[in-house]
Amino acid sequence: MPCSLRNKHLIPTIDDIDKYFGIKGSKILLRIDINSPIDPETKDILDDSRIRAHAVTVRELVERGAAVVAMSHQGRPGDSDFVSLGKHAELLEKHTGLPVRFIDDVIGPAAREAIKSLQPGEVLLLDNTRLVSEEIIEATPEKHAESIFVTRLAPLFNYYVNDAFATAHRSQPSIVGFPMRLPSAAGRVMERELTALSKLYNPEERPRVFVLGGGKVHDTLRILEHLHSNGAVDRILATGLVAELFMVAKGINIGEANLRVLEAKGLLSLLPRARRLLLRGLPIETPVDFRTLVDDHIEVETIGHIKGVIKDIGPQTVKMYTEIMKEARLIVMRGPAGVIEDPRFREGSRELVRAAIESNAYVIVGGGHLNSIIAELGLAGRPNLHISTGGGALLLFLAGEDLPGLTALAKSAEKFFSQLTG
Ligand SMILES: Nc1ncnc2c1ncn2[C@@H]1O[C@H](COP(=O)(O)OP(=O)(O)O)[C@@H](O)[C@H]1O
Ligand SMILES: O=C(OP(=O)(O)O)[C@H](O)COP(=O)(O)O
Repeated sequence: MPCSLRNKHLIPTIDDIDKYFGIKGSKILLRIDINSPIDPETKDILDDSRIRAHAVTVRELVERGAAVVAMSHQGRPGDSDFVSLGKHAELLEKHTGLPVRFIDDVIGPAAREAIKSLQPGEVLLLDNTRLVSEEIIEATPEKHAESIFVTRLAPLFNYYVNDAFATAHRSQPSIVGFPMRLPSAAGRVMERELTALSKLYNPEERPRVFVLGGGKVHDTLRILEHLHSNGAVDRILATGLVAELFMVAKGINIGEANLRVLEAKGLLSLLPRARRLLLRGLPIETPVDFRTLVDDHIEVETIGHIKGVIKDIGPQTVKMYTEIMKEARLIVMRGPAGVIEDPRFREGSRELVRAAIESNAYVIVGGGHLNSIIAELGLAGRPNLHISTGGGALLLFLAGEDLPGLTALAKSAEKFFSQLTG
């Protein structure tokens, strides 16, 4: 069954490729997103959850008789996490239980020879796609279909499968170029994401409550602008640094120490945008109390009396947010409520995650930090919970934005899957 993209476009799945063209004996180019946190000193992979997730798709394609060539980016050129994928290959081998050959090349003669000689049942991982300079350029699918990256590799394959939901918001050759040249489909991780997220477009799934915290305040503000102007959210429960910014924008005194934190992070310049959103009626709740650090002592301080440095939300806020979540049909969470790297400040995030999962709502959680809380609480298998591999892509999708990677798959379907699209 193809997955439906906002009831408008159909995106073929692996089953469709198998049914209409046949996978056995084919060669498949598989775009995954195994971009992982990397230790800046040792260059070790700190979290392999994305590798584990994509291993399922790799194994299934191999079991269906394909030769699988996987590719992914890792970091951005110039950053400390921009590394080669040798260690990723070892982990992919561990999680698939299959031998995975790695080649430190992407589109050169060595990579092309390795691809040509790959046999059905075998797996090859190419090196970091962002070693190819074209891969950091944002352009249309038609333009990227003419890139050297795509024109060199596409003729070596029968199909392209995109499993990289977490990169679907980038219009780069490895995401949007190949679908213009090859019959293409969504992989299992992508399919799972789209199926879960399509629930959001069910008009009955309201009220929708977004619990947004963490430290990526620039990103979150942009997402809030989309969410609000598209009418995609009924209530926002702010935590983390996002909450602190909106409290200042509302004129609430958060104390000198916390203003300094916002200033040091360059967040005070976002105040006019936050105020504009408030003026336009953004339905956002902010905390009423916090766990703070005052001279190395943990205190619970209520607003109007904050002297310490804010580290987590307080118990009254947890209570208030829990009551609101009880009314929700859909809850989306991203970013922790506090500085959860310190175990003394995990309580707020733990309580909110627990309350969301125990509510009557369907819960979608994105971003690494809250996922670590879910793992710690042993809640990962709950039937009303979807743990997304995406961060920015997830929130932009939920904000109603078209993601280039998905649009390219839908366009490809029109070109190559007339059986599905009519
Ligand atoms: N009140 C706060 N003050 C400072 N940092 C905070 C606060 N609340 C959360 N954070 C920080 O936010 C970071 C995680 O945010 P983010 O990267 O946006 O989440 P995710 O990785 O889940 O997408 C953590 O490092 C955490 O310490
Ligand atoms: O980790 C990713 O994004 P995320 O941090 O928003 O989840 C994706 O791999 C995209 O990476 P990019 O933001 O360098 O294009």
